[in-house]
Amino acid sequence: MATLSEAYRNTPLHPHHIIPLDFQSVERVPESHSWQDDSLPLRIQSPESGEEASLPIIDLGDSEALKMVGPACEAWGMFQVINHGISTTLIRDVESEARRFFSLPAKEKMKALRSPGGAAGYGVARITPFFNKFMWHEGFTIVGSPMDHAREVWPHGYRRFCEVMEEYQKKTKDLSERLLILILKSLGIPEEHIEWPRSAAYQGGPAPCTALQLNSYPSCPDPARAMGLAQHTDSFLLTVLHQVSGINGLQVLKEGAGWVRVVPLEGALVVNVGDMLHIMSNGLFPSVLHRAVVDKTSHRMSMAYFYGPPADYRVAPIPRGCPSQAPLQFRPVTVREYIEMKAKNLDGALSGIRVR
Ligand SMILES: C=C1C[C@]23C[C@@]1(O)CC[C@H]2[C@@]12CCC[C@@](C)(C(=O)O1)[C@H]2[C@@H]3C(=O)O
Ligand SMILES: O=C(O)CCC(=O)C(=O)O
Ligand SMILES: [Fe+2]
Repeated sequence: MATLSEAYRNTPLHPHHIIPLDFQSVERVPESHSWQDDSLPLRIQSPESGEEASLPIIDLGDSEALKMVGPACEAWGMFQVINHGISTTLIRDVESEARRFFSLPAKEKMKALRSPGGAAGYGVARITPFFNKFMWHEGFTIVGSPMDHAREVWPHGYRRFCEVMEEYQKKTKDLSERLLILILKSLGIPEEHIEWPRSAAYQGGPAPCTALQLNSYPSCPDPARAMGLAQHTDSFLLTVLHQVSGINGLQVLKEGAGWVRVVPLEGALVVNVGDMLHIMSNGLFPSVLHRAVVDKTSHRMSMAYFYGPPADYRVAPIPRGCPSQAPLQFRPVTVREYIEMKAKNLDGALSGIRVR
């Protein structure tokens, strides 16, 4: 049976030959990166101040958190969490190690280039082949330990990078499992019926699929013509995202409001619903389209942790035993099969498994 990384390899989604632009050496936005002629409305539609809708903020230390999570997932497919238990020091360390990597000359970063068929390493965003322009973005994907790539880059200085990234993944995995349990409870699934992710978290069950993606959006001479990360939904169950403070960039598409800015809130993490939670909630919690725009003077970074079920897990709408429950909208699909479908058809994967 194909492994998850083979599922990726057998798809057209392997732009390993496409290397990020050397952003440090360009003075203007090249034609290849100019989204000007594209039909996408690049700029935000919300007002600069005043009426702009804003993402729900959930305090995980508050006993009301459970009550707030369902409505936030339903209305936004995204929310911010505070009191999440991940220390500011660890987050600062992740930022500074990511900055240490992205500030290297292009030639040095290339030593960590994603290999053909590999999921991890330095490169352009995986969604790149679905758009006819390139993004103002470079990424470093970490699956487990980043040791092999980090050692190529810093033969004598890789340890700190690895320690920090591994520690952050551990803490974010625990947080993702806590969040998922909360979300499943909010769907009305009694705690004792939640076998997974509990079994994964506590009983050494099959490992969940996870990845940490370090995103870098260099400052851009003409941000109105460039796109940081084009609109997409995340594939797994949920994503926990940290955006460095003080620099706007993330936007979410909200029905009736257009693109809404997700202003970084000091100490908060952004959580977003991925396609697999969309399926499990039978469409009640939508995986939302989001994107990142770039800034003229600031180099922006974000760190996205993707959390999904084990590769062989069959993702399906969870019957909630409620007589008025809507008919099930999706057929079951394994994680591996879904990733394969999405890699071939970015926008059509969900509709591909829709049964009504
Ligand atoms: C685990 C993963 C989710 C991701 C594909 C990947 O293998 C590693 C990178 C992730 C990312 C980050 C940018 C947006 C995104 C859609 C992409 O192209 O690569 C996500 C992928 C995803 O959620 O499918
Ligand atoms: O940089 C951001 O704020 C968004 C990143 C993102 O959407 C992703 O990595 O999937
Ligand atoms: Fe995303």
